[in-house]
Amino acid sequence: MKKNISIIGVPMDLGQTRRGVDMGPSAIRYAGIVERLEQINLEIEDLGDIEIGSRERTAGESNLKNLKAVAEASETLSSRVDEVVKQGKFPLVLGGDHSIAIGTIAGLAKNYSNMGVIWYDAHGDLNTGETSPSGNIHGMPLAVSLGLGDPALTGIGGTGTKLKPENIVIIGARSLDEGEKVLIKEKGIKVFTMHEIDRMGMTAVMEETIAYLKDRTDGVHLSLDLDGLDPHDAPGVGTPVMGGISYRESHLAMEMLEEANILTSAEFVEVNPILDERNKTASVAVALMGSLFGEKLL
Ligand SMILES: NC(=[NH2+])NCCC[C@H](N)C(=O)O
Ligand SMILES: [Mn+2]
Ligand SMILES: [Mn+2]
Repeated sequence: MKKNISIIGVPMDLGQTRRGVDMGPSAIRYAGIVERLEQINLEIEDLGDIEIGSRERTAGESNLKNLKAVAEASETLSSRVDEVVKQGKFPLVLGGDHSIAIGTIAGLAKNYSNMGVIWYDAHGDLNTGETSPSGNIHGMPLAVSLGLGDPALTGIGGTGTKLKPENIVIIGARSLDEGEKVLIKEKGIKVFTMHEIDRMGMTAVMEETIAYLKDRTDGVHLSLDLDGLDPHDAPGVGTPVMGGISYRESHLAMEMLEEANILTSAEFVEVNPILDERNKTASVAVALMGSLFGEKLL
């Protein structure tokens, strides 16, 4: 893992309809992310937040909410991430709702032709305009990265698919829409649902994930949606689903990723301080990032 980290804040809330997730980057900074990572002997710079357009008051031509503003911000983020990677630094993107992964992955794809992605999430985020029950773009980023969905989104960072389905591992899934299930089967996407996590334990899940991605990819991105965790541990999220991954299992997962030294970028998304309890979810995010970057108790 590269030890030069650049933080990019993305105060985006347009990929869904609940307010407050645009304050996620502030909440994570307030919970002490920079200070925490400075303790672990890392070079860390905070590039601040990228600019996000305003909520679209009239519905556009498609059923995708705030499509234009999301597309514009994604393009900006894609360039910013690309610059950071080209400087030899590790991009750490703070959301914001999960629609920001469209821009993050598009920027990474300019540098990795065979990128792996670990999608740590209660959801698949594999909807398109046709299958989405909500029209919320935060339920679509993984499909977009596979080249599926509205061209205004799939064309971000240039045309062409950004990700191969066989290079994706979803961990923590427990809420999938019908169209997402079809896509997972059709594309052969590797998924560890909560069933497998319960059955195998997080240790085996991470061992398999790491072994699977290690040889086949030229870089691995972690896209961690805080709703992958159980709402008891991470209450400040817009689309909580019961029966999630625990705080402890998540720590273990982060430590195993750090040991394996396979990550080349990461993003932490869906922290919504308005829905949170005393900034608990932002603090959980910071603690997990500590483990991910090598924090040790002794
Ligand atoms: N990033 C998220 N929290 N996504 C939740 C998506 C929920 C649902 N599958 C939808 O498409 O609307
Ligand atoms: Mn989710
Ligand atoms: Mn998500």
